Amino acid sequence: MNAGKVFVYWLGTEPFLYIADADLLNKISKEVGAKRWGKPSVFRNDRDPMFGSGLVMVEGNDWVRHRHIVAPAFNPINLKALATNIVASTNKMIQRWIFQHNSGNPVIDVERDIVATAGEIIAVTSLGMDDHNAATQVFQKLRALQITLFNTNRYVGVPFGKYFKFFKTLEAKKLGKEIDELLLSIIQARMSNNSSKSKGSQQSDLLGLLLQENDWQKQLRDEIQQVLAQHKHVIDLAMLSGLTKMKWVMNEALRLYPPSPNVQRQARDDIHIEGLTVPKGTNMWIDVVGMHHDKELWGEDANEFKPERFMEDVNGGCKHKMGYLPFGFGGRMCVGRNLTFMEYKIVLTLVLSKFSFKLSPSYHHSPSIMLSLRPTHGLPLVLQPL
Ligand code: HEM
Repeated sequence: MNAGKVFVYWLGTEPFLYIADADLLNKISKEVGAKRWGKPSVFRNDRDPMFGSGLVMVEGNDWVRHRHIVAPAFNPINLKALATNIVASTNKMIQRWIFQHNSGNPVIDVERDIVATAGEIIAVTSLGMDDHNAATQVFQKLRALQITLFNTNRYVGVPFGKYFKFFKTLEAKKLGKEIDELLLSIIQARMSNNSSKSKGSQQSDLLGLLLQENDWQKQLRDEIQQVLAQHKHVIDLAMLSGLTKMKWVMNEALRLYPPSPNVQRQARDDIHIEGLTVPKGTNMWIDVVGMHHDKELWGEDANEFKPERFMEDVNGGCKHKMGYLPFGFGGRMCVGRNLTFMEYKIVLTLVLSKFSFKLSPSYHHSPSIMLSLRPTHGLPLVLQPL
């Protein structure tokens, strides 16, 4: 069934405007400034254990204040300092993989390990933790919380729905509390005063899947060797910015499998566009996956992995600038996007320098949306040390 690119649907008693039309989104975005956007109240309770009242969920003047505090943490000077920590955590992961390979098990669940390492990186960089086990514990709980929240989603908007999912809600709240307690004990141990839960890094784990489809793995390895040699084998921001093909590959992976598969907003006032009114309170479900695979925007090869789309155009040749939104849009665009690219590049540089890989026969292709888009059964790869 094709319902079109714009339609209204209901979750219980809550109206949602589905949007996969880049032009309409552009018009709406011009009407509503970042400070005037709402985040759907209907998700607020469900997502509270995960996001609390951090930057992702706040609105109005609170959002302006939070954003001013958080954004500077992601400036190039801070990122430069973080690069060293990311290289160290990734090298530790690679040592574990080599150990596992040498113990006769060459199949690694890359999804699980990369998520744990991304967690460790955030734990080390934002909380000063240097204990892999503690970081893993926090991120295992965050993953459990993600699955629990996903399971409760089906009752969103249903009056008294929270009573139907009473035990799941309790479970989510309990997990949220445990994570807070774990973080608090670490923070207290370090005498730090930063107590906000940060959104976990959502590397496109499915990138590994794409890289073994063709000769891109080899092309990237050649580029890495060349750029590393030019930079005396030091991995820093200057070296990473030379990895041009890697940037195309990352952009293309984010297009085909956007880790944030949709963006959700709510109208805090009536929105008027060309004689039409989107009434105050309307929730908006912006379908990023839909737009990223739209043949009218990308051409007939929309579903193919073609990193060269990004060779000459940062929007990958998309016919509309609002058709490519892996990090959202407008003033509320993701603050972590530069950190994400840096992490991706460091992990790929180190992994591709040490290993070649192919998909394990045990891989079962089943990407699913659990808040973020993930390979449901992990991503087992067979590694071959170079
Ligand atoms: C592949 C990785 C990531 C993707 C695809 C992603 C995607 C997104 C998207 C789609 C939004 C919503 C934007 C909107 O409403 O228009 C967002 C917001 C946000 N992201 Fe990310 N993100 C990623 C990584 C990160 C990381 C690593 C951090 C921080 C460590 C982060 C922190 C945030 C924050 C704080 C917001 C809220 C910004 C605001 O409302 O002002 N993200 N992200």
